[in-house]
Amino acid sequence: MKIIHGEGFNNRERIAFRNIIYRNVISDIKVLIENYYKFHSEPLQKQIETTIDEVSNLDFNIKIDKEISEKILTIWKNEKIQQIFQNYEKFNIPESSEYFFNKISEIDIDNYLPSDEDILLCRVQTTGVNQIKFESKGYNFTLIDVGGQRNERRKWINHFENILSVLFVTSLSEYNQKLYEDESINRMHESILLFEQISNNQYFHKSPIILFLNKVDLFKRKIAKYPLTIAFPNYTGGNTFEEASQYIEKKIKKKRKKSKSSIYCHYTCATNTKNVKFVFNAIQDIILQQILPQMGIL
Ligand SMILES: Nc1nc2c(ncn2[C@@H]2O[C@H](COP(=O)(O)OP(=O)(O)OP(=O)(O)O)[C@@H](O)[C@H]2O)c(=O)[nH]1
Ligand SMILES: [Mg+2]
Repeated sequence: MKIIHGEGFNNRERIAFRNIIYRNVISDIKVLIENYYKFHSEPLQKQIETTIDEVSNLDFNIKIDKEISEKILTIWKNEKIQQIFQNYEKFNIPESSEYFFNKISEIDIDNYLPSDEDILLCRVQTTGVNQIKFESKGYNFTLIDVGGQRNERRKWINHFENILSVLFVTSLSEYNQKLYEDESINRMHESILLFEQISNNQYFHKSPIILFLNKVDLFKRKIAKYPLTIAFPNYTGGNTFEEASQYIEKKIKKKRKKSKSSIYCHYTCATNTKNVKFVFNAIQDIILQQILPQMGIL
């Protein structure tokens, strides 16, 4: 929202993101190492054992300089670590880690300032509730962003009153992933259940819901490799983007009981600013031309 409706990020904010990116990279390389040793008792490679020890002991809050980046890169390029990364879904390793490892030689320079793309791809879990106010087409909007993880959801209820529309963002590409909070639960099953609860909640009886099926880019790549039956054993359609995404869309939408207000669905790639701009314009049009008049507000 800051990129498409605000004044963008200033240098102070970019520096704050730089520290988050350092932390992300250090955490991701440690998770890769830990997962390697969970499944293998033999050393990764004798010559790099010292490097592994050093990286494993790195503090999360340090700056990544040339010396550290070279160590991280040696481990990242290791064939066995690459094999662990190929199964990143299994180990809850964020997909964006690859992007940062591959550009680590830009991150380790003294005056590195994250680009908009870096900021969009870095990971900051939402805790609490963030309100984002912006003005568009002559109207003032307030967007309330809540955290999706289980322990965050009890905070949502305080913000259910006076909501014009619910924006429900879910990932298409999570069908072969397990919850971070509970590794026995498929993420997509959890999201569908959550959609059922939210969309039928008494507070949103009359609220239209805008459903974002996000991470289209990752889903397109993934569906060619992993069949949708991983999440839905009864699925008999093809493993193409069109068929599989339509199936997921229908499966989610039908959870909202009939006679409730509409569901508007958008396929998105949240890291693509152009796509987000386009979708947000479409949503504002829906809100202004359909939702407000239906509610008797315009
Ligand atoms: N490739 C790709 N990555 C995405 C997309 N949308 C989000 N991400 C990445 O997914 C990660 C998590 O994104 P967030 O926006 O923090 O997710 P969230 O749903 O707000 O998570 P919580 O705050 O915990 O509820 C980040 O690293 C993002 O860059 C997308 O469409 N494509
Ligand atoms: Mg968030």
